[in-house]
Amino acid sequence: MNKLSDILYKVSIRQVKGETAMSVSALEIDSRAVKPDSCFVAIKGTVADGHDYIDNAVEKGAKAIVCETLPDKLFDNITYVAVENTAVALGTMASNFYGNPSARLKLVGITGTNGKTTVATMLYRLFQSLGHKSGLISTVENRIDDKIIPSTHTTPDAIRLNKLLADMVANGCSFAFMEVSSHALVQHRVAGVDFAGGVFTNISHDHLDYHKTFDSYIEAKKLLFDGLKQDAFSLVNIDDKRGRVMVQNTRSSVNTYGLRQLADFKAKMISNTLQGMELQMHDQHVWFKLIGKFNAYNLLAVFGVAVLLDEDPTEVLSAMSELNGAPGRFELVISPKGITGIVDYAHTPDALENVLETIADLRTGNEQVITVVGAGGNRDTSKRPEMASIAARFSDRVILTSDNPRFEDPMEIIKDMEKGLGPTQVKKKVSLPDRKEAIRLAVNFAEPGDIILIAGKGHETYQEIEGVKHDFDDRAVLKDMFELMND
Ligand SMILES: CC(=O)N[C@H]1[C@@H](OP(=O)(O)OP(=O)(O)OC[C@H]2O[C@@H](n3ccc(=O)[nH]c3=O)[C@H](O)[C@@H]2O)O[C@H](CO)[C@@H](O)[C@@H]1O[C@H](C)C(=O)N[C@@H](C)C(=O)N[C@H](CCC(=O)O)C(=O)O
Ligand SMILES: Nc1ncnc2c1ncn2[C@@H]1O[C@H](COP(=O)(O)OP(=O)(O)OP(=O)(O)O)[C@@H](O)[C@H]1O
Ligand SMILES: N[C@H](CCC[C@H](N)C(=O)O)C(=O)O
Ligand SMILES: [Mg+2]
Repeated sequence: MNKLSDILYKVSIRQVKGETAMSVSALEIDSRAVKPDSCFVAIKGTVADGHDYIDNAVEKGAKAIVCETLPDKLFDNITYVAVENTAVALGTMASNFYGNPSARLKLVGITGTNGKTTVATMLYRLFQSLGHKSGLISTVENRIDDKIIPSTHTTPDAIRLNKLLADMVANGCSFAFMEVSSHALVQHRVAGVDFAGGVFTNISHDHLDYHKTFDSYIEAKKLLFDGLKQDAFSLVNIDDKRGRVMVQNTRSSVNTYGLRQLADFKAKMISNTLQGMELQMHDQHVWFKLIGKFNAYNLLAVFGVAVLLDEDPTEVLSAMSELNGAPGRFELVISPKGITGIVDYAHTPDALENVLETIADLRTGNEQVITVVGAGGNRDTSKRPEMASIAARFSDRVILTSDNPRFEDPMEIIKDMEKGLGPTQVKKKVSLPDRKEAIRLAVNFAEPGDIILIAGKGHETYQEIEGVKHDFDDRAVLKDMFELMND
């Protein structure tokens, strides 16, 4: 139980009706999940308005309501608190409710279109390996020390976020690394969070269905840096055109990283192969297990953060050379016969092009590149022909298949993809909606030395068809097919 007046500490309040000295059992933003004696915070969302559910929350036992406008009908035994912006207030309230956990460990937030999961995951693993108990909040999974907590969002809402951080503190974590999505920034999911540092990886066109314009997407990412305190650090990729913009209005101490421009943390690519890469970093030559130039940026970001958190640079580099990338991001599955399988989460045209360009850089030219790719159902349809066209441009053979069809007909999605193929490209394409069969076919096509890219689902361990999530893991299926082929 927590006293409502304590939870409201530092919240700018416009009006109160009722008693704030009472205790509440929990905070909740979804009326359907309200438990007796809790405090319901009404949030204006993208689909619904929480204010329409205040009475439902009261019926389910809420004792306190935080809202932007008081309802017409007020119940006597309920406390109503009006604030300017409930989403912002929720951040402060959740932080108070859980004992300001973000201030009790060193929390680093990572934003950017690509690389958030990779950088956050590597930082978590690095700090664990350096002997610091750490936490992770990411698209793939959340972690409290070694314990895995399934993730539903890249960045959870303020209540779930502060609860996770509080559990980290309770378990003795002194560091935490989290992805901060642009959705989360706009929706104030990280309002009131005390970051020790913020990282900007890069920005490219994505999520415009939500942010509408590229400028407002940039503004969303910038919010992370605008909100940093004076004693925090920011670390931005200076090779990205928007790197400087991100830190234009920040009070934090600004640091940069890059391969091309003059930067505080810089690296030089010595060799770049399908087995890993060698970089010159901090005047040392270091071998890393990660693949692709974009990962040189991710590695630099990880190194920069560790140094800014006062770790010893040489010790950091030695630990980093042992690290693998994040699950399902350019994850290799090598067949006994020497076929290279790559499973990657690329599910946008941009990401797919990125991954295929990386493969094109690393291949010798004598092998075939076979790409298996689909597009998610009930999502942006304009990416479908583009993804097929990119796959065909960079591959010798393309197998169009299903991703998560959700509530759409898989064959219709594939037909949308096929529209992106020119007459010569069509010749290297096979359409096969059953993803398992598509992977089997790719393996049958492949000769030793060839490269198979399975794109779109990365770390996902399910395939969602008509609302049902069936077990499915690209990495496991590929391994099985490789083994079958070896018999
Ligand atoms: C578009 C979007 O971001 N939606 C998020 C948003 O929901 P919303 O604004 O649509 O909520 P709403 O349905 O309009 O409802 C408004 C309020 O009324 C409440 N309500 C609603 C109905 C009811 O009966 N009772 C009730 O109290 C809701 O609980 C909510 O508080 O706020 C919710 C609570 O924080 C999120 O769970 C939800 O994420 C949805 C599920 C989602 O799919 N989000 C994705 C797009 C997302 O957030 N992605 C990013 C980035 C991913 C990436 O980088 O690829 C992420 O951080 O995961
Ligand atoms: N620094 C980078 N620059 C460009 N592409 C990258 C970078 N890091 C990873 N990628 C590629 O982009 C995709 C997404 O990588 P990752 O999951 O690390 O990013 P993310 O920002 O967490 O993405 P999401 O918003 O989908 O969770 C992967 O397919 C990976 O191959
Ligand atoms: N955050 C993204 C992930 C897409 C992953 C892809 N496998 C798909 O299902 O489309 C979304 O939900 O749109
Ligand atoms: Mg992510």
